[in-house]
Amino acid sequence: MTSIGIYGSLGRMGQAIAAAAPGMSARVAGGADVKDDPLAIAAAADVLIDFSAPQALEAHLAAARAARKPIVIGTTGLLPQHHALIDAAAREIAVLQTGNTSLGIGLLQRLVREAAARLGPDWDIEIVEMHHRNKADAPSGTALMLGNAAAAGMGTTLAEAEVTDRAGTIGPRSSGTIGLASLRGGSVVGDHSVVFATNGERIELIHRADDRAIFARGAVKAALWLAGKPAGRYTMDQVLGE
Ligand SMILES: NC(=O)c1ccc[n+]([C@@H]2O[C@H](COP(=O)([O-])OP(=O)(O)OC[C@H]3O[C@@H](n4cnc5c(N)ncnc54)[C@H](O)[C@@H]3O)[C@@H](O)[C@H]2O)c1
Ligand SMILES: O=C(O)C1=N[C@H](C(=O)O)CCC1
Repeated sequence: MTSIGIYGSLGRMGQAIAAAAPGMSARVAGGADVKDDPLAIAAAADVLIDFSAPQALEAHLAAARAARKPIVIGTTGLLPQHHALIDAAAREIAVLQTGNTSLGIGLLQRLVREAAARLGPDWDIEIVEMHHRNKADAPSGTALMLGNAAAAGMGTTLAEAEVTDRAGTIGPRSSGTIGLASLRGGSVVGDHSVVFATNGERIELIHRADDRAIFARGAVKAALWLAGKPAGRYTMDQVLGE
């Protein structure tokens, strides 16, 4: 049975992963949180799952590399320097990084890309996300993934599509941009809406997460899939495609 080591083990997602693993034929070897040595669990587990904080990523990747263990990264709020660290690690070990491990968001990404490609430039694209009051980062990792999917459908990249943070925005909208708006409140597990609007009509594609178990099961599925894979950077789409 594959054994899993959890970084961020005391957090909401760390606990959800520990609860989900036994039902998926995975054994939890243990976890590490902010006060623990990341190397100990890296040595003990077959595969690692990180749902902690961006500032912890460097140490967790270093431990995974030192122990030569694959790692699934679900932590969001990552900056370009974090992606550079992931790319460097992926030359030595298998790494899968994603802002959302749920099945539903995997499908929504495909639908958004297809809609953006078919609808064309007369349709404005706005992405709205809402999460619980304790979420540290904005926009959510998922909103950025959905923005990337829309931009890919438009034949461009998210950076080139000129992302506009709608918070506090007033005045007319520029065409060709993708708007991102973030709401925070209560215990909302994770809602994402992608709105395609043109003159006289609009389409809304919506995903609502009611339970962190959906992310936890996806993370364990990704970890089981990644265990034994050669060095490289893998995607959730590859996991869900099989
Ligand atoms: N990819 C997904 O599907 C998905 C789903 C939910 C949450 N997330 C992301 O996962 C992360 C964790 O979310 P959460 O709701 O569990 O947050 P949380 O705050 O409940 O848990 C984070 C845990 O990480 C620990 N931590 C912080 N710094 C650390 C360090 N240096 N070393 C080890 N542990 C450290 C904290 O002490 C805490 O226990 C966030 O970035 C969140 O956005 C991703
Ligand atoms: O609770 C969180 O934090 C979540 N983070 C991910 C994101 O940033 O998209 C996924 C949804 C829940």
